[in-house]
Amino acid sequence: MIIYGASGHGKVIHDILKSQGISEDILFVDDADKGDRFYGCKLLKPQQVNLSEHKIIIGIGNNLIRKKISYKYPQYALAIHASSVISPSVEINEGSVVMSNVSINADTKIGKHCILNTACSIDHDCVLDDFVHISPNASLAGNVKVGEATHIGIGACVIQGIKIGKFATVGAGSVVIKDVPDGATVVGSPAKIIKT
Ligand SMILES: CC(=O)SCCNC(=O)CCNC(=O)[C@H](O)C(C)(C)COP(=O)(O)OP(=O)(O)OC[C@H]1O[C@@H](n2cnc3c(N)ncnc32)[C@H](O)[C@@H]1OP(=O)(O)O
Repeated sequence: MIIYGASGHGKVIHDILKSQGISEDILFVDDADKGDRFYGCKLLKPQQVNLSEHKIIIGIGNNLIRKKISYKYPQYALAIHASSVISPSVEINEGSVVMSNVSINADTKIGKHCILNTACSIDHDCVLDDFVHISPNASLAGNVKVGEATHIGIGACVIQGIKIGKFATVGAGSVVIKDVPDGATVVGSPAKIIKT
């Protein structure tokens, strides 16, 4: 198993994989020169290992960089912390990471390479497109749609039925009560657009 990205996020993914009880060795890969060990594991450059032969999780928090790397390799694993509570009707696609104490309720769909960070709550019938990041303690009520590579900030709340576009950002602690257009940054309570 390979974690692509010798980063803080990569360390958390390492711990999640261990919580799943995986016995195989975990190897870190990073493009930057960061030595040959990371978080107690071997650290290599991408060209030093045949990445096509391994299952990978991309340990990079930036949604656009994660997207760019995801097209390079054929197979990705899932990392789902043992403490998360996930309805059996939930769909989670390859490369996604579900951290500790996350709840995901009925009929929600999670795209590829999403990050559901520590203790976030995703309620019923939500749809998260690929490369979305829901930060720690953020909450989505029922029937919320989140577009590709959007970032929901730490502790933000989104009320039921809201549509958030792609490549958007919801600021930390914001309360979203209206739809958010593609590419917009919204902050505050109620959340208002500060950038498009
Ligand atoms: C495990 C992990 O670490 S996961 C990572 C979790 N991290 C996050 O959730 C970070 C989320 N990021 C934010 O909230 C950021 O503040 C952003 C992306 C919304 C805005 O960042 P920037 O584009 O750099 O905006 P900037 O800091 O210049 O602020 C612009 C204005 O918005 C205000 N603002 C920024 N963020 C917020 C916020 N969350 N709530 C309310 N107001 C805010 C600023 O005070 C500023 O107001 P002013 O013009 O009146 O002074």
